[in-house]
Amino acid sequence: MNDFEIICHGEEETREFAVKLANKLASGDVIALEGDLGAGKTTFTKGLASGLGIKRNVNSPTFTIIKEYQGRMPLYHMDVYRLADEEEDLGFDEYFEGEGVTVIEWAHLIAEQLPESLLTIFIYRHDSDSRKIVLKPAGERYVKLCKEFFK
Ligand SMILES: Nc1ncnc2c1ncn2[C@@H]1O[C@H](COP(=O)(O)OP(=O)(O)OP(=O)(O)O)[C@@H](O)[C@H]1O
Repeated sequence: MNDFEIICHGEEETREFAVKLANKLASGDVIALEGDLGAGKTTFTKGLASGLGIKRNVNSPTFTIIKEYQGRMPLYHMDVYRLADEEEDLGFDEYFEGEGVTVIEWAHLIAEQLPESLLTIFIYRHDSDSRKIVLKPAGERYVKLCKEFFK
């Protein structure tokens, strides 16, 4: 009931949707990004980065775990898919509580380290060129953001 969804036809629509969402984001926002391999998580993050005024090319941080970009505010792009057990505490709190927007791909893998209030975005393959994007807000800030964004 609290979910919001949209179908994006083609990579460009997904990017444009993310650009528009980025315009609503504020420093301190945390986005958990979920979806299978090739669903479009990186594509979506590229759109967010562009909407945050980041000019650099954004690639998947699979091997580095965290990449930082500077736009109208910092973007911390994390991919925790390959996070080894012994590396599990990388001090994520500092990112979640600091300035900038944090996007975490495969966020459920560090579920116990995530803040209570965050926006989870699921990307599902609808068919070869379209994706269903489901936004699941947790906390007042994100419920309000989604309601305003989808009205
Ligand atoms: N509507 C769409 N939205 C996003 N990507 C799409 C769409 N239609 C087709 N695609 C294609 O799906 C692929 C998505 O790849 P992307 O690297 O963004 O996925 P990912 O979820 O980050 O994968 P991985 O977990 O392997 O890094 C791209 O090749 C893109 O062109």
